[in-house]
Amino acid sequence: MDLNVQMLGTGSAFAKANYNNNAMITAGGQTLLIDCGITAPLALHELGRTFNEIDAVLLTHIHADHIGGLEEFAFQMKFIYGRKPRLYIADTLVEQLWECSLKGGLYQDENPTLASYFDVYPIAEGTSVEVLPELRIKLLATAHIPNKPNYSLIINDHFFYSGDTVFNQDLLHSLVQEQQVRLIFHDCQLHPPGIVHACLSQLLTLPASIQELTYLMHYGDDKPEFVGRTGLMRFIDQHVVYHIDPLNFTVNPL
Ligand SMILES: O=c1ccn([C@@H]2O[C@@H]3COP(=O)(O)O[C@H]3[C@H]2O)c(=O)[nH]1
Ligand SMILES: [Zn+2]
Ligand SMILES: [Zn+2]
Repeated sequence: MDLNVQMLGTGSAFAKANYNNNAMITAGGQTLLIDCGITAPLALHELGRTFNEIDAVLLTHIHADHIGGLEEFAFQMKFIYGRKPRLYIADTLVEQLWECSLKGGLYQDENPTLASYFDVYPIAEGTSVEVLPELRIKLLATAHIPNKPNYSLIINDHFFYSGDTVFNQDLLHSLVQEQQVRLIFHDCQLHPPGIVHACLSQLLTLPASIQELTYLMHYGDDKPEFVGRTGLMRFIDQHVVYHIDPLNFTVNPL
């Protein structure tokens, strides 16, 4: 099974050198966006792609760098392309996404709801859902901001993709040692303290056996100064297409 990952952006929420940390995954001939932040429409455009090529979007949590591009996505799909993409979202986030974020822009005549723009698939935490052919994703609740639901992802059983999350050493150990995770994409704040994100100094305390599986994303603009200072962990670069080997989950630029 071919699984390719191309980050639309790898920047932190306020980064200006890189776009918002959103991923585009292709598998089984279809394309999924993981999160669709403010900069997603421009990033897609710069890659020569359109929203019409996106079959589905999955959200980790409600912050603008992860959902701020959804209004344009919804409007383009309805009024330009005339079809509904699939929206995979934790059941705990459905109402909040519509009532607190999207309704202001998307509400108009005919009393639209979230389902007027997307085929909505609410997901319960811990349930594995086939979001694309040959691509299963399980949501894992992870801590980001107190009282704010937030989810990290386990993709095809072996690939952990963090939603924004604080450092959780026990979780990372358990994923690798007990749950067969072989690849980790983790958000990384370059400077301490890591109050709502994992910061680099915390991630550097991980043993070599976990660091070598770990790629860093959601980083600040001074990332170039940190190249070579991340132990065995490597940075993921935006816009590069990475092929994920289906057997050993190694990552290679195409
Ligand atoms: O309690 C809070 C809430 C928010 N923030 C900042 O706002 C940003 C929102 O997007 P993000 O989750 O990628 O990163 C967050 C932080 O940079 C914070 O530092 N502390
Ligand atoms: Zn973020
Ligand atoms: Zn966030």
